[in-house]
Amino acid sequence: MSAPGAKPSGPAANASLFGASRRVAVRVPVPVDSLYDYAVPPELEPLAAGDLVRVPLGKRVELGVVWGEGAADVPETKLRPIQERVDAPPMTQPLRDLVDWCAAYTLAPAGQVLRMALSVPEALDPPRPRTGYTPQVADLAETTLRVTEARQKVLEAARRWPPSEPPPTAADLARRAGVGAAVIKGLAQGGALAAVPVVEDPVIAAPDPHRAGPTLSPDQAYAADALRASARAGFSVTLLEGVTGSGKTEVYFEAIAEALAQGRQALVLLPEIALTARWPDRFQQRFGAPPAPWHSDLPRAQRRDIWRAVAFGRVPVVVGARSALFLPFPDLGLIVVDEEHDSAFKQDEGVPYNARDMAVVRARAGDLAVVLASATPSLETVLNARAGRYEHLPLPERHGGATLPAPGLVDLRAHPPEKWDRQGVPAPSFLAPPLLDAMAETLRNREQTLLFLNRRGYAPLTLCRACGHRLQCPNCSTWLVEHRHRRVLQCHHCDYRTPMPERCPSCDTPDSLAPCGPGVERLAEEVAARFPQARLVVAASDTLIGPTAAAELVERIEQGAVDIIVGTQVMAKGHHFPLLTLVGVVDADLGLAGGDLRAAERTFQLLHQVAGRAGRAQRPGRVLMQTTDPEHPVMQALAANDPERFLSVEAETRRALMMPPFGRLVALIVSGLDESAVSAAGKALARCAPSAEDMEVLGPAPAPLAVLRRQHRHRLLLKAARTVRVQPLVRDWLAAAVLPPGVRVKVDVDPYAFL
Ligand SMILES: Nc1ncnc2c1ncn2[C@@H]1O[C@H](COP(=O)(O)OP(=O)(O)OP(=O)(O)O)[C@@H](O)[C@H]1O
Ligand SMILES: [Zn+2]
Repeated sequence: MSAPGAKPSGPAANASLFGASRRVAVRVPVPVDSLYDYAVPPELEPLAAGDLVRVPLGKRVELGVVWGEGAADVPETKLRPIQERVDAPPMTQPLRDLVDWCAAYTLAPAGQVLRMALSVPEALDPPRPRTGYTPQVADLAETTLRVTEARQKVLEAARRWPPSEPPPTAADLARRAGVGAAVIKGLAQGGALAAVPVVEDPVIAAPDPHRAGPTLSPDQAYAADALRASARAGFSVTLLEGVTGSGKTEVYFEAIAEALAQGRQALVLLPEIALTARWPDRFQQRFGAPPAPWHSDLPRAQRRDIWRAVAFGRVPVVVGARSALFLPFPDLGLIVVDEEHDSAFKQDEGVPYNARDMAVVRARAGDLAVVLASATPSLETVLNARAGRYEHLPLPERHGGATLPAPGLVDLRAHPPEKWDRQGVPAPSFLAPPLLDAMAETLRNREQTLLFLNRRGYAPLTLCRACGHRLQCPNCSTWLVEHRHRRVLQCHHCDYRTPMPERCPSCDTPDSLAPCGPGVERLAEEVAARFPQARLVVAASDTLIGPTAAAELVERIEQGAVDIIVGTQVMAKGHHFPLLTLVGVVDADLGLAGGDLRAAERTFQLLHQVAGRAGRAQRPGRVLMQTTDPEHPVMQALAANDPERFLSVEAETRRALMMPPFGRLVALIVSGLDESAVSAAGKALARCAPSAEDMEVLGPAPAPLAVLRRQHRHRLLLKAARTVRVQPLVRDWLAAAVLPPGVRVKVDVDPYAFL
């Protein structure tokens, strides 16, 4: 692969300075694996590895990163020159190592991974100057301007502006003087103020690592000391395993304080939805300043400011979603991955990487400590801890003597829900009598109930009572989900939306369409009918819109302004509501259906987390889980409150099947608009599949989600022993296959999604 005028080069040398060399290898953020050689013009010498440069690539100019010395196999005269060196701190060696490592592991082109590390290229441009105003006269009488009170106030404000601060903007002055912005313009035109360009980066408040934290319990103090020691010591991975409410956050805050005290930066990765919770507030309470946030919903301008501030070393602590791992910290000293088991750390689009695993890679490259925190750690992490590869710090008790409730199972076969009356029309119910009784009691005690149902919308399926027709997405092989409060049917995969039809689209019968099964909206309807006096809220990702909606709701719940919360997984994690004493899981079996590799593990983790929201303060909590299969090992482990037992059973099952973490999986997803081409491509891949004793290839078969956004999809799965290095095998496999045009193959190493 060769860009016009640039030559792919061999592996980069380790030398960090190559003043003597007139050529360097540059990585560019485009989806190729190769490095390209460029000539270094004399005025740019010497360049060092990590330097950010602009280079010609085809007809464009691209940002690039000097990766090493060039390969000496092209005459210097044929190389195109580097255009410019960008005036910004170089990309550090650990981040460059992460890019290479991530690309090699996921089989994504290294340039595509680099793009994640240069995600806001405009952040490298100097900040746009804004206009500030400085006073030119001591008194308005020195000008020809008419003297008004507003003008005098503004001039006064400008004269009193502290010289240590950058000159005020028109908005600053207007605010200070309590006048409209037009007054400032007038003063500038009349010569009383001078407009000056101000180039200045936004100021970021620094957290104070020396503020006192809470008094820790002996268990917490022991774990905190151990983490402080790790934060001083170089590469290590520690599993901080504490029951829900044990104070994991307070404990790892101590490790952050240690990293900050050493003048280094700290990064905390949270699953995206947990960012909406109170984490930043708690951090601010502990350290006196907020952390810098990083996630995909931030406005572009804020991302630009934060990226730039991180690169220039002005941000001590970032709390972010998985992509924060690729931020350009100059001297990262600690990474915390909170809720490390969460599958939100696995990215499925673009580069399919797992941020939890790549955090360990980043830490090794930078010789720093990683803390993996969870109440329900993943099987992978637990086995690493048991094998001694990771340190293990347990926190076995809830803080402040709060007890961990043991969930009760409500057998739906023995206690079927009774129909409720919807204005004279009997409607199906989703709440069994034992749960309803518990809710009534909780309400009488003026305590709160969380009803957990991990399904957005009103009903997951709509069907015609006359002909049985089911309303399906035109682009995907999925049912449309009714969202009654927005009056639409929606596809949760491609976001297709259509109004609810009045007649069945198939048989044209009017008023024949009926909802099937509950979503949170339908459940809330039943709750409102049964407990009309209760203050009820529905909390799902699509009912909490906007950056402050979730925080506002959390505050209302904390203040006791809500009695019953009907929520999806946005309510499952991280929250601490003192009055919440009852958690009802409406359909505990939901996540087990479909049964992929991690269905049992995910269900256990999620329901254990949800259960952990109950009884976190003085008042004891109660958890009821409705199930049709109380004997299921997951239900039994939940009822026994015994993650260890669950993981042991789960580990044995996986070991017997040679499934991860005892074996390796690589998924190949073949997709395209033409079904026969996709099917042919799947077969072509199967024909040249690698074969050996310690591996097998399953498929091709149509994917469970056989059509997604009009693309037909077939899947193959390579399953290999742990000892097999799968990446070179897959690379050769793909190179050998001849595929019809219009078909795409996506490689997913260590897949989490099997749809
Ligand atoms: N030593 C302490 N002193 C005072 N308050 C504490 C202490 N430890 C924990 N807490 C409080 O107890 C509550 C639970 O702690 P925290 O949220 O850190 O637990 P967690 O283990 O992270 O919980 P989860 O896994 O359920 O999210 C919080 O309100 C926290 O401020
Ligand atoms: Zn769709």
